[in-house]
Amino acid sequence: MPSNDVMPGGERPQPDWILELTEQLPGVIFQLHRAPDGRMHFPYLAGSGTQLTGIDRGDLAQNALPALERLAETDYPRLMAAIERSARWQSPITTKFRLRMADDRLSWIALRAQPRKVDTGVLWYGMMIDISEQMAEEQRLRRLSDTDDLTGVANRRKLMQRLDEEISLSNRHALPLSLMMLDLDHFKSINDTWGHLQGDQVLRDLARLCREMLREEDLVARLGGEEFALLLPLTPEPHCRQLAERLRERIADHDFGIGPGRITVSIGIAEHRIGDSRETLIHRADDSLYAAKHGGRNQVMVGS
Ligand SMILES: Nc1nc2c(ncn2[C@@H]2O[C@H](COP(=O)(O)OP(=O)(O)OP(=O)(O)O)[C@@H](O)[C@H]2O)c(=O)[nH]1
Repeated sequence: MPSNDVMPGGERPQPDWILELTEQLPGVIFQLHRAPDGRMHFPYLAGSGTQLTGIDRGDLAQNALPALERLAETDYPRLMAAIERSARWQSPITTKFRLRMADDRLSWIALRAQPRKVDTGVLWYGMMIDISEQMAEEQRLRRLSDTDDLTGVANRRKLMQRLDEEISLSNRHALPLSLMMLDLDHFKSINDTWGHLQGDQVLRDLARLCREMLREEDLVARLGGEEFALLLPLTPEPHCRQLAERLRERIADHDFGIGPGRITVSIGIAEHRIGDSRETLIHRADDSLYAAKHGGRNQVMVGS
């Protein structure tokens, strides 16, 4: 085995030199073959990444199934569809998926492959690389950009994004969707009396109380200042109103560190009407909130 890191200029690489090179690559290079009956196998696999799955290369040279069975459940149909598209249109595959490794952890793998029609079916030439660290970092940044610094709940940006998604679902499938706007009453006097730091703590506690009372699929967002929005998918207005009443009472009874009964909220509710825009829904919930404030605060109002 040659010990040189690079081939001396002009010299033709020897097969065992290439073998060592490919085995040292921090990933996997491969050929994937698919027969007309759909059966797949890896005629060629190399790179240090091949050891991470713990699957014998000899087995994969016969049948790709042991590797495909390691795919995360939701990624399997997606990868199969990408392979199908690539075979049909002779276009490259560029995708990523999660694969269970020998130590049972799921790794994110990026895959690039170029198909070629051969007499026996389709043959892809490709490479795979572990991108778990990049994915974790991406997720961390996304979470940061979606989160309100002070309270840890979603921020306005995230709310707008979820509103678009939920409104689109509601329009398409006629599903109920409700929006609550919640605003602390006389918060200025809380800050003035107890100080801004205590005011911040009230906002954090309030966000926690809201989260505790909602389901996993609901969204709590801070819109800024002392105003919050609660988005409730699959919830018709009467249910939303009951929930809002319970939330209002819980907040009024809670001791935010300044004695119970000191903090109250006003809540405005609107249920999405099929065809309404995001702005219309927000506007209607805001109008209800305005009515709750002007009706004397510490109350829930529902939009017409
Ligand atoms: N502690 C704290 N206070 C904030 C924050 N953001 C906004 N506020 C304060 O919230 C108060 C909002 O005052 P207003 O808009 O007059 O409303 P309010 O006093 O709650 O009165 P109503 O809403 O009409 O019941 C202001 O004193 C702001 O300084 C924050 O992040 N932390």
